[in-house]
Amino acid sequence: MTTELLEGCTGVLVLSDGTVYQGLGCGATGEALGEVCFNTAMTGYQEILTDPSYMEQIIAFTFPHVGNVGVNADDVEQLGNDPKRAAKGAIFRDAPTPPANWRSTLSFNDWLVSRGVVGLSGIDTRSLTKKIREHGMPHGVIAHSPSGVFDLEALKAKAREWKGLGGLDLAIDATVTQSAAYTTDLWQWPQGFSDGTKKEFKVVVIDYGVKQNILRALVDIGAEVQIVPAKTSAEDILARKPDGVLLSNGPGDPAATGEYAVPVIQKLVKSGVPVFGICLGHQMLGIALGGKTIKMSQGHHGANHPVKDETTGKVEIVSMNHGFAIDRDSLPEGVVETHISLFDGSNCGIAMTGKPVFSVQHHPEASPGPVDSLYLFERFAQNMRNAKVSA
Ligand SMILES: NC(=O)CC[C@H](N)C(=O)O
Repeated sequence: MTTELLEGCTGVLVLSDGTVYQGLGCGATGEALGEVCFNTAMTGYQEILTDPSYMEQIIAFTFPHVGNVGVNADDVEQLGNDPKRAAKGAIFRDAPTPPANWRSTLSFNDWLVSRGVVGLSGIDTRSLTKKIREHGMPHGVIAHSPSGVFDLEALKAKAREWKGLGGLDLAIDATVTQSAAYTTDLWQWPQGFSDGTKKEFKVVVIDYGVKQNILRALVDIGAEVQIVPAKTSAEDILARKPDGVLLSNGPGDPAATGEYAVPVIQKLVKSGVPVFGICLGHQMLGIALGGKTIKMSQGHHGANHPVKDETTGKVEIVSMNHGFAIDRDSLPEGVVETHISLFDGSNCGIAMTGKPVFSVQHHPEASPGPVDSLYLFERFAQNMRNAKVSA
């Protein structure tokens, strides 16, 4: 062990290439190891940090002032609020600011401490972002030590030795262990959350690490929602007589998750039940239909990404969080590309011709971000209505 005292520094980010950023620790003390990505959203830090899709990742926020609206019980995206099933660490330009908002019940920094999330502030997040854009998402460790004593060599070794997200199935750790009903509708001014009242469809959600706003958006279109664990069989799902099945978002490598998810999805597609996939669910639907996924270099993480719906020609501004993508060239006949990213041309949506089966890479449920893509839940509702009529 070769520890050293770094003057005026209580937090560091150490990357696998040996780069060291010195700053000030915030949130919990200790270490966090993971893939470092940047997120360009200007609001919604609590939703971002509680999105299970960020498991094993450290998020660098490009927006410099984070913490202004504190935290509250409503803006938690994960089911169950287990800190281990969400982002591992967070990096900020400025130290988390004190809360000034009527919805706040706790300061952002105290919340990070209570969840054991290690934070780092006071580093040049622009240079880190540029580095990620040029070289891809590195493996890194944040260490927060109020004494200012760090073992940089040991931290470099940890970052270098970590195997990364490729080939890692994390949905299995993020999923619920038992089926459950979900009844909460979308948040509305001024009453906040309330239970849904319309009951037009039965929707089974296969949970790979679902965000609650997906469930709420389903309740809002009139769905009675049943959440089932990731390894639930197609027979069990179909025995519930669903009008539609939603494949959720989630963490990790879709190819690794696909091993158990793909045969289930293939049977569901064959049964004719309408299917809607979001993010990890989109990637796994792609694999189930014969396509392949690739690891992206910098990925997409933000709430301001332009995506074009090729079926209508309209552009929507969307919420994004992914580091893998469907390789469009691998899509077989009978599967069309419906959406593309206007940032880098990558695939953002697919559909089967002549079947009520489609999926998108972005997050139509927003939370955080714009609600331009909520229409996709209506598209799913319409598919379920049509299937009911022809049944
Ligand atoms: N939000 C998600 O579902 C992310 C999917 C997958 N883990 C990825 O990073 O691409």
